[in-house]
Amino acid sequence: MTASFSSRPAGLVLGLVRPYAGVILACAVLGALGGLSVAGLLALVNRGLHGTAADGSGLLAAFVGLCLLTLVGSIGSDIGANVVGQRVVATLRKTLADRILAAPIDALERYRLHRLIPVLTRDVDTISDVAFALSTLAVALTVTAGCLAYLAVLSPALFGFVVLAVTLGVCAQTYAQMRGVAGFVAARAGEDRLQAQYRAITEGAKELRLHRGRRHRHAALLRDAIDDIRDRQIHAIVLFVTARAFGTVLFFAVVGATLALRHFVWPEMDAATVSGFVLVLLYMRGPVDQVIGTLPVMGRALVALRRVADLSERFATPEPGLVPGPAVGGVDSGGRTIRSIALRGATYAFPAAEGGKGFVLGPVDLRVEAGETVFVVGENGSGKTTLIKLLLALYVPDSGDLVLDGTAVTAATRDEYRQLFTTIFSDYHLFEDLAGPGTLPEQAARYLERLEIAGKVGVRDGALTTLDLSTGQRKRLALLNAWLEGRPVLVFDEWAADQDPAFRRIFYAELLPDLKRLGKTIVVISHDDRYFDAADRIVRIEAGRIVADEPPGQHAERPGADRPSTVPGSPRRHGAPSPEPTRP
Ligand SMILES: Nc1ncnc2c1ncn2[C@@H]1O[C@H](COP(=O)(O)OP(=O)(O)OP(=O)(O)O)[C@@H](O)[C@H]1O
Repeated sequence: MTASFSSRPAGLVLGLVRPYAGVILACAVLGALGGLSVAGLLALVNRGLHGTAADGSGLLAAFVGLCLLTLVGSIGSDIGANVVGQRVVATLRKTLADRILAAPIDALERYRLHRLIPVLTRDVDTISDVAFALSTLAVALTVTAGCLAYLAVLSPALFGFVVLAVTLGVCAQTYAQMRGVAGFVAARAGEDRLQAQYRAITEGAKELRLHRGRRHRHAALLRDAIDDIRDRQIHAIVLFVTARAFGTVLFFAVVGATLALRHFVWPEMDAATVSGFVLVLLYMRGPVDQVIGTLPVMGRALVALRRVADLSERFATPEPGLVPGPAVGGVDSGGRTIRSIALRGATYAFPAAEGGKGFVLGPVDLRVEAGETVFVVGENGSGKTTLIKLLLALYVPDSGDLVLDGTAVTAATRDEYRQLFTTIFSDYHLFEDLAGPGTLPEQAARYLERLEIAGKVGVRDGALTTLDLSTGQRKRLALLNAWLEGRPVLVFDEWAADQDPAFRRIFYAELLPDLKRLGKTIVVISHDDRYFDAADRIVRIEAGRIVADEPPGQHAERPGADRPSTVPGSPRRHGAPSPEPTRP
């Protein structure tokens, strides 16, 4: 079950617990029952201490009855609160996952992975900790309330005195809570910095080995982040611990003051009232201590809730038209045919980074006919991938249209349109599970052999047997999807960049023509000018604009266009490889 909830922390909590209002009410009633039963037990103990033997059997029956009620009340409210807590956390996890799955790609790209993962793991776990603490808190609160009620019945005068002390304690706790939470907020911001540094030292491990200066700088940044978190956490905990100790001392101060008042102010007060008062006060210390003990957990949870609320707000607007839930029949577009896809006057702008200039693609007009092989070429950062993302409907044009078979792709048809493509991005994620039927068609098996990975990986139960392959081998494996998915349009973003010269040749000179013969429409981002003649058309992009769209022969004649170099080691515009060997 997923929920729609408000993005503010209070609204978030309310939205999450609303479906469980009935259970929560039942927990509260059971908790109150348990609390009052404990207060009743304490009263009985006090009566037993001061009563006569004649009270014996009645007292025993009441004692057993109250023990049973305490048991039922505590267990019931405890289990109920835990169940609600765990369900709420599960709902939160599912809702966040759904929002991420439905978020526009550019919104996800902007949020950044090093910020996203800690929210999904750490912050949600922190909230989950509260789910466990919540039941303890609920029982402790109700027992405290029951004890206070008994104190009020026992002696209104002394109860007034206790209320004064409780008010003082609550003020101290509130102050600690406010300052402590501020410390937790700062510590949590430090954790984002720490996460970024962890990514730097793991993903950049090789580079850091090779650059001592940078390694030392990152080690220092990492230590600074760790020390900062440590100091802020310690500062916050010192506040909480001090407030907690203050609360404990306050109890004994109230007990001492009660005894003094009885001695000097109310000498007529009977011994049973005073001993009952002291007994309950001393008993109350346990549950009150539990309540105070959960405050730091609550403080951390509040900070985590703000983060989760922020994440949920950023991804609150799902992409319209995404088919929700598990796959339904008819969405996959294997076997479908197209006539053409086109961008008409399309533009897309990235917002400018701090202190930098934004990038604008377009307006671009590009039409790809069914069965064509189109190469998109251009210098680094010229906008090739952005153009492809527009063509794949991953980015929505700020202006202009994406058109399939003469009809504009709209929000309602976008998800379906995307199912026409099999794409291998330069930062391709290889999923272990296979798309399609889960068995390799004969032709794909032949290419596994041809690409020399047949002996390294197999397919079992619809999944690849291993992903422990080199970068180039993983990319080759990704090619399998071209056959398995059977979709009409294939897009390769610098697929061949990780391949050795022989496989590059296989890709351009054998694979692409084979796929073309199968009727596939193919778009390839490429810097391999040696193989430009494998294309029907070369589209050149410069600074976000299409500056040429022509057959490879004409392209080679253009001044400034990439031309195959025949001299090994001679300067080439895109660092294309030296002449390549062919494999038998
Ligand atoms: N997520 C982003 N946020 C902001 N700007 C971006 C983002 N992604 C790309 N850009 C900018 O858009 C421009 C085009 O990027 P794009 O990835 O399309 O280039 P490219 O031609 O594919 O480059 P390369 O050959 O290096 O892969 C770049 O100059 C980059 O600064």
